[in-house]
Amino acid sequence: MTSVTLSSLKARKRAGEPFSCLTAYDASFAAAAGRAGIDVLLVGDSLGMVLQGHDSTLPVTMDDILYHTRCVARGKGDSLLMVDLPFMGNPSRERLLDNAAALMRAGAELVKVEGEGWMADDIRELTRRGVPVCAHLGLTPQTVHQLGGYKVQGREAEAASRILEDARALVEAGASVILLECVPASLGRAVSEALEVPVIGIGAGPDTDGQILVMHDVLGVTHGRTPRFVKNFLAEAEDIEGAFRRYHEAVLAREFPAAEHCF
Ligand SMILES: Nc1nc(=O)c2c([nH]1)NC[C@@H]1CN(c3ccc(C(=O)N[C@@H](CCC(=O)O)C(=O)O)cc3)CN21
Ligand SMILES: CC(C)C(=O)C(=O)O
Ligand SMILES: [Mg+2]
Repeated sequence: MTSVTLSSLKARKRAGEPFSCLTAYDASFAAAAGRAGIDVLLVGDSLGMVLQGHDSTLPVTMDDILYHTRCVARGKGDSLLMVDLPFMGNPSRERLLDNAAALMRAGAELVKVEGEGWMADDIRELTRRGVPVCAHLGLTPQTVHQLGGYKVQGREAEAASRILEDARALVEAGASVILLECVPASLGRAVSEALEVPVIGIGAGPDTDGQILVMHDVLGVTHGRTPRFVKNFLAEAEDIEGAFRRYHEAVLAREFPAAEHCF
């Protein structure tokens, strides 16, 4: 396998071939995911929940994310490395640029930011300075208290067209990738069809260009409530690397997500 890049993901989209993404937080799991063929690794701020035991991603700091990014960067093979900007990582333009620079120096190849259309200027500035950006729309866990829980977004026609318009505007501003979390499958499809850049989905239906899951969910070690969109792939594999491979193959074959994982 050769290195996964933004251009290879874009080519996969044009060819109609889906790609797989998985979170990783350390070198050994990142290496196993790479051997299993996973295309994109995310150092997610979900680490605040699955590693640290918080009930949201808000307590996660830049130092936490940088530590895990360095760990993953040392172990990863050919996968593309995406990293979350943590909650309030962009309180001003200057601090956003400093934080993005720190993530890139730690090994990030793509920085993911949560928000809505208002992020356009930030994304334009990051892109201009050589930081590729993934814009995370739909259910944005960093705003869970505003949203009133981890709920499906974009169910009403108006909310759905707002998400589609935000995605268009952020791509116009320079976003290289869009990630949609917890939206109806019809919206996942509409956004993917409307954009030339790759769209990654989690709980966004079967028609996004890529799929992502939290590693712990793929291995069936989620604590607390299990979201509808997750599947335990270890249950049908012999070992952890095998579970990652099953997940990767199910995404490429468009067998995952099935109807029961979608909204
Ligand atoms: N282990 C884990 N997996 C994740 O996917 C994940 C995290 N942690 N932490 C950060 C966020 C939080 N996420 C979540 C958590 C819960 C739901 C959830 O329970 N959603 C309901 C939607 C109900 C509705 O509005 O209809 C569901 O039934 O899936 C969704 C996303 C996704 N992310
Ligand atoms: C669930 C994914 C998309 C994420 O942002 C994370 O793991 O933090
Ligand atoms: Mg996240």
